[in-house]
Amino acid sequence: MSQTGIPSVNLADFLSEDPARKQKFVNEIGKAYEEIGFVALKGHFLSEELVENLYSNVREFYALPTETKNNYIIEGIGGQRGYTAFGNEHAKGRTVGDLKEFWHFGQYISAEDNAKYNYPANVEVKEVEGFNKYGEEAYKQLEKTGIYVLRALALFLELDEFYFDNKVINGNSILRAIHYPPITEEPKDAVRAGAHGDINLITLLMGAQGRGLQVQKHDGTWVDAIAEDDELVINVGDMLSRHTNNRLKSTIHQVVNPEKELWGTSRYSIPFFMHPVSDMDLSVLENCITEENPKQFEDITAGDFLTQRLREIGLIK
Ligand SMILES: O=C(O)CCC(=O)C(=O)O
Ligand SMILES: [Fe+2]
Repeated sequence: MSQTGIPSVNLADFLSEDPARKQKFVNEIGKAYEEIGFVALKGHFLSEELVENLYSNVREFYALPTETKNNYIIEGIGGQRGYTAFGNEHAKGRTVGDLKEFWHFGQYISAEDNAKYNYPANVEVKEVEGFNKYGEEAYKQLEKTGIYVLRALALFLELDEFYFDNKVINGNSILRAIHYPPITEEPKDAVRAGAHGDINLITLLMGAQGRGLQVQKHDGTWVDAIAEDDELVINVGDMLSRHTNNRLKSTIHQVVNPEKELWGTSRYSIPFFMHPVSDMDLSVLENCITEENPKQFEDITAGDFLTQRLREIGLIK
């Protein structure tokens, strides 16, 4: 166990040459995802230095004047790249906007490859020197970490180990740098992030060290998810839950407002939403349908599912 109610696993076990250690990782993460849908993971590919460098650049970006940040709003792409201003996104089923602003880094892909995928270009911040470079590097290291996690899950699901590889390589993943600014007036109904499930296959969160993130258990109670310095918090998103007929659980989570004495402090967090290519078929896997668990979800592609959800959270009008 990590510091909180979230099980801890170590990717070094999966990467080791010892088949028993590898299998131990597969069993541990599989069991955690069948139960709580979250793990804290050590042994990933992000160095402490990279995490610190990205966070300091992200803090510098959010300290820029609002007019400067607003120059990086890209209309017409549902906030998929660049800056999204405070209060624009709300959790599915809510109308009140979350108390956050965020930046999206997207897939880094050659122009040649992109002819096939047609992703919007990444947006370059001019005012903060290391912002683009560290964003790109973190994106790649998180993607690499996620590929191994999905290999372990493929084995757990008794699929080919590399089942997810060609679905997530060149996938539509997003690295989101979030700033929850200081709270200056009574927030009434608004929270930093309303209760939600993530849209994507898996989410890798770097820097969930401070309090704020909470995960809902089956009995409805909330537990704090606080990682140790060298841990990523990794959870199942709705796409993977659908594909596995809810055998792997996309667990509802939220970011609560701090107590009043701490209203003056910001929260920063950087989740990596690992998405497949948009033509991935998310139809329920045959081997996840049983008599006790009949097929629960309609067939849909990842691209159509994403569009539907971006509408529901207010990013596509
Ligand atoms: O700020 C956090 O720690 C988590 C944010 C989150 O859950 C999300 O953006 O989906
Ligand atoms: Fe989330």
